[in-house]
Amino acid sequence: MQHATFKTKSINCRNFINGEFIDAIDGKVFENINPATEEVIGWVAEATREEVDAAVQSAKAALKGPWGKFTVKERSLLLRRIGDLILENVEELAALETIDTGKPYHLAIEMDIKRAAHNFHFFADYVTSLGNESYNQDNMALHYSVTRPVGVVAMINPWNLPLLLLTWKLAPCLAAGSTAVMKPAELTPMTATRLVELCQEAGIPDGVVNLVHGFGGNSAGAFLSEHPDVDAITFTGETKTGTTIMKAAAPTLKKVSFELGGKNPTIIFKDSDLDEVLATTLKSSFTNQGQVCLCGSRIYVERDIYKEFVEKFVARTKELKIGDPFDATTDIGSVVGKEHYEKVMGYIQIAREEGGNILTGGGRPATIDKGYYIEPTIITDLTDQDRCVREEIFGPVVTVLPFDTEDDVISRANDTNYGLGATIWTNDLRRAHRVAGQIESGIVWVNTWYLRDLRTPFGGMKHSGIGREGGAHSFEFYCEVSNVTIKL
Ligand SMILES: NC(=O)c1ccc[n+]([C@@H]2O[C@H](COP(=O)([O-])OP(=O)(O)OC[C@H]3O[C@@H](n4cnc5c(N)ncnc54)[C@H](O)[C@@H]3O)[C@@H](O)[C@H]2O)c1
Ligand SMILES: O=C/C=C/C=C(\O)C(=O)O
Repeated sequence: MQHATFKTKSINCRNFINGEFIDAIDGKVFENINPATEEVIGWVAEATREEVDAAVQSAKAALKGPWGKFTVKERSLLLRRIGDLILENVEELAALETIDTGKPYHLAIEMDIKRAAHNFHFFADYVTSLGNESYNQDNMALHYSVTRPVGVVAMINPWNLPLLLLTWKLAPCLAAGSTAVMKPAELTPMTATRLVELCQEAGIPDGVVNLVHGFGGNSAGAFLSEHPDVDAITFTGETKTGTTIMKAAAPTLKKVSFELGGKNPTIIFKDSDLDEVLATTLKSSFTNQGQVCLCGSRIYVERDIYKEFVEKFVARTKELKIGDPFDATTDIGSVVGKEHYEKVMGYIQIAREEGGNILTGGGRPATIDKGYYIEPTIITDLTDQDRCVREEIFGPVVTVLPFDTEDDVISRANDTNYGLGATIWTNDLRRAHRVAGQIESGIVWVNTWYLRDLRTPFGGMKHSGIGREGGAHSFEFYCEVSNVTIKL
């Protein structure tokens, strides 16, 4: 596999402002670490407040430059080219993503990088299909809508699906004619850095896409959130971070799009196909080491099949291979870093203290002494009030609980401040529709998991988010709409 040439590749990450990479001011850099080996792989320039301001001013100026005169067709062609360039560099980008995150390389290829290209290709097509509303009011007046770019968009991104989620924001932003200042998570700077090079190669005008590295509070994240010339903020990350960003953005009344945390229920009725359930539930529990906001970490199983499910689920989980992310047979890589490793291990200890029964996993693999690896862990015998059933752990840790009735499980599934995703397993068509309509989540899958159509509304309710991404929903955020009325 090509990745052998990229396996040891790493890139020092600089800020990209107004079409050029700039060196760190006063040598203000921080280390980038490979979580699977604990090795320092390079440095990252931390943007100063002045550099964040320069990036925002560049993005603002670009709106009035050549970019502001691009037609929809020209923007569409540019997006398609960027998507093509991502595919042409898929192995290098996947290697960088693997080195930054510890996820298996084959997962980075299929889940992260190919999807990043699809994000650009999808919006390259979708933007050309957009029309405008118009109404003839009793032959007295003609109304029609006019859209314009929302302006300068700050993109503050998480570390779990770095390029997937960054391009999920950047592609529609550019399709809409807006401009961007991107801030990747401090733990995963490399693919964002490589992306701006590809944008340059595709011919994007200077200032349209800018990149500032750094942290949250008192760093690039906060500087962007409070900047008066940022018109909109799209943020994906923890719920508590979302509230901080919202407070910072409030004084200048910025438009916000938030994709936040989740504690997603997987509900398994006894009439479901158990083999199909097990195959998919392994994925919805442990994909990307459980570091996917949509992972179903609360598994409710109808009591009649609870024992059989648990036995088979544990057996299959024990077969998952933990190890070198670049090994093609690896199922579970390392989690993203030391701090997150300690957070997840802390929750496993809490589960023990809450009286949980750890049926498999529960620690680091005995055979691996380097890297932030955690065994896929299944916990039973907890109650709905226990912290490991209520709080987002965001690691390879799931709790399994029995339920007796449909009303009981719906009530328990909804008993949370989160409302992001849910998966329901049943072959009863009426029950599938009935239960799906009562689950308080923005995304409900029936007999599947993480099956995505980018035209659909994507996002969470309650403390899992504000707004939706996908298809026309993305343009509602990255555009402003005016209604023009002509008296006839
Ligand atoms: N709903 C979704 O679609 C979705 C997708 C992926 C991840 N997530 C959530 O993200 C979390 C994991 O990602 P994470 O640990 O990177 O989240 P995080 O909130 O710690 O950080 C996300 C980003 O916010 C920045 N940030 C942190 N504090 C900030 C502040 N005060 N002001 C401005 N920016 C700040 C960080 O530097 C990073 O770039 C989990 O809760 C997961 O559920 C949600
Ligand atoms: O970790 C969260 C995953 C988010 C996925 C998407 O936003 C998507 O598939 O569009």
